[in-house]
Amino acid sequence: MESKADGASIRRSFRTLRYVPEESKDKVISDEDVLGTLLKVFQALFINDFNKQSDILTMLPEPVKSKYQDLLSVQHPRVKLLEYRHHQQSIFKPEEILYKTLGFSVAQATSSLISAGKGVFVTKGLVPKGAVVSMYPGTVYQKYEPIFFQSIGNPFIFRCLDGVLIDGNDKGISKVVFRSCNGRDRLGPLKMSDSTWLTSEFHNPLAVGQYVNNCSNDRPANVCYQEFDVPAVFPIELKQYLPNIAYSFDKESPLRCVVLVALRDIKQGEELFSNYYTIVS
Ligand SMILES: C[S@@+](CC[C@H](N)C(=O)[O-])C[C@H]1O[C@@H](n2cnc3c(N)ncnc32)[C@H](O)[C@@H]1O
Repeated sequence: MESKADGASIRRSFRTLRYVPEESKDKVISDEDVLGTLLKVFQALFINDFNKQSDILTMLPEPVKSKYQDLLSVQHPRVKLLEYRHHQQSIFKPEEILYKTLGFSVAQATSSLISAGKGVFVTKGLVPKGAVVSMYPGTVYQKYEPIFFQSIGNPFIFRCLDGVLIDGNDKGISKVVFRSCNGRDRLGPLKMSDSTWLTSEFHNPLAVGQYVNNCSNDRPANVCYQEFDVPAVFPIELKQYLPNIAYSFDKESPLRCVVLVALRDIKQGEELFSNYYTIVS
């Protein structure tokens, strides 16, 4: 169950910090549903990228290559993977892939709120209640890791229930730190996360959640945050679309991600609003 924090705490600051009791564990949708959505979108993006770069295939490790060979042979029985690009002429933009897989697309644009800067809108289609509508990108810091300089004047720090922090700022030192961690964690040709949310050429069209504005009395929240730890079974070749990366490399711990889930059906043209101070109990 959710309730809004008192008005005083909302007025205190607009920083993305949620005051929630430590014992709160509620999730609006199951982890399986979050995983299912991410796999569906990322797999579609991956296949679309085949069409853009045929050489990506030759660079992939053998088990990954044969897995997609099988997948594409099922969809296109007479087409071998290396020939797939020539048979499948259509190349889509990431937002079109999102629309084709989930039935909606989202994007940043000037907020409908005066002086609130940018916001996030449903640009096409309908977001059904309970759908994963975007992701909160950024560097993931454990409680004990240094974030002092990155946090100065930074309204994009998201606090998870267990004190883990996600820095979703796409500028300045935050951007440098994310890029540096991204370079560090590459596995040969395979990237372990997506840094394109730091540019205007997004590879993952869901990675705009840090631009969602705070709700108010006349703009009630239509999305909420939900934490998601990426499971060990997550396909290695799809990690390149994850817009989060751990500040310290640790291959034992799961990567923390945060998704935004629709609290009601959201129509085309509507702006997304979350509650920065959600209390889940
Ligand atoms: C996490 S950022 C959201 C993206 C921001 N609108 C931007 O363009 O960078 C949080 C900042 O957005 C602005 N903001 C968010 N919700 C707002 C609201 N309801 N009214 C006015 N400004 C808001 C505040 O400046 C806040 O510090």
